[in-house]
Amino acid sequence: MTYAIPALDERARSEAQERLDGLVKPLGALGRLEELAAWLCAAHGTVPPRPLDDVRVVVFAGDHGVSASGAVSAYPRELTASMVRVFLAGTSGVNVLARQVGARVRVLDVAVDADLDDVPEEVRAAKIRRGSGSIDVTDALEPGEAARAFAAGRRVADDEIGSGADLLIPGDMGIGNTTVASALVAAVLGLPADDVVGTGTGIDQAGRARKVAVIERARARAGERVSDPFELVTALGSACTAATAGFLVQAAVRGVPVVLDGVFPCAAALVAREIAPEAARWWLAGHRSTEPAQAFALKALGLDPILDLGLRLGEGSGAVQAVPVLRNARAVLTEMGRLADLA
Ligand SMILES: Cc1cc2ncn([C@H]3O[C@H](COP(=O)(O)O)[C@@H](O)[C@H]3O)c2cc1C
Ligand SMILES: O=C(O)c1cccnc1
Repeated sequence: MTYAIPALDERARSEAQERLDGLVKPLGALGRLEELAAWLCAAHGTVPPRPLDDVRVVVFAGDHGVSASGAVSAYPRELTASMVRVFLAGTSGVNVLARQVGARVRVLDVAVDADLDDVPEEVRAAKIRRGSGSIDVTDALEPGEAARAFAAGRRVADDEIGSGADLLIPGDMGIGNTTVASALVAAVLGLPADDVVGTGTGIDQAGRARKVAVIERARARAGERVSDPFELVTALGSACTAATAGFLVQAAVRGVPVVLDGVFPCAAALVAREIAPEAARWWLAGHRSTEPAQAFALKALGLDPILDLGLRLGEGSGAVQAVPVLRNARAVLTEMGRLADLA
């Protein structure tokens, strides 16, 4: 399957750069804001770019088999299901931060290991399964599930864009998911597990060593299958990985910018790029997380994070905080005066 991904408009990018060069400031003095303003023009194909009024965060929630032992996370597996209710109540970290920038948050139960009968049907509509297999001992997914989850993620992007979203942010919720994200980054980039693994929710050094061992066993088990992205997700990923990757690819197909968040969406982005290499042109990096795997993923994607706040939460919490910076980039390009007009 190939995906028709629009190119960015390089003429709009250079027109934007010319305009930036003529604003009432020393050449290049707005640094990264200038690059972001020109990027937005290239993405929108117009100078100035359109406002970013309708920003949507979609939190993909699911459990990962590796968390069942309680050995790879500082927190219990049951928190994934509890957090779905917190997102719905509007009191999670990302809910609070999203409100600050007027972004909406939608949570989806893709693979939570519970029957969330009390939550609205639309939250469960994309459910693939309860939990994913523990990658050190078995495949994460059954055959066909990665493709189904990927298609579900694409539909979610279509829904959001169809109802007016002009910027998308993938969020994640799943105890144990930093182990899975690290496994994917290590496999795609051919790096030793010990280089990419971090401390996630705050696990100690013995816990970190267990994460490394889980990933080494998982990779030995998966062998050469990792060279095919759907096989990779089936063996080492999860339903949330596939759904997030589908969401990222479809945003690109529709020509809608995405701001990536922490380690899990960045690992999914690496997988998505294996599926649709041109999709990456539609993605920006919102922030640098403390997880080494995220830094490796961003480097491989050629992305420089907008913010570096030492965050290690996930949920989309770093990416939403980059939204005001993007709006500022647009504002200076749109509203500043021109040197040529000085009296
Ligand atoms: C209350 C709570 C809220 C969260 N929100 C995001 N995460 C983040 O932490 C988890 C990944 O870290 P690890 O691999 O160490 O389990 C994911 O759920 C991620 O979304 C949370 C974790 C907790 C405990
Ligand atoms: O950087 C992240 O995205 C992250 C780090 C720790 C736990 N959850 C997410």
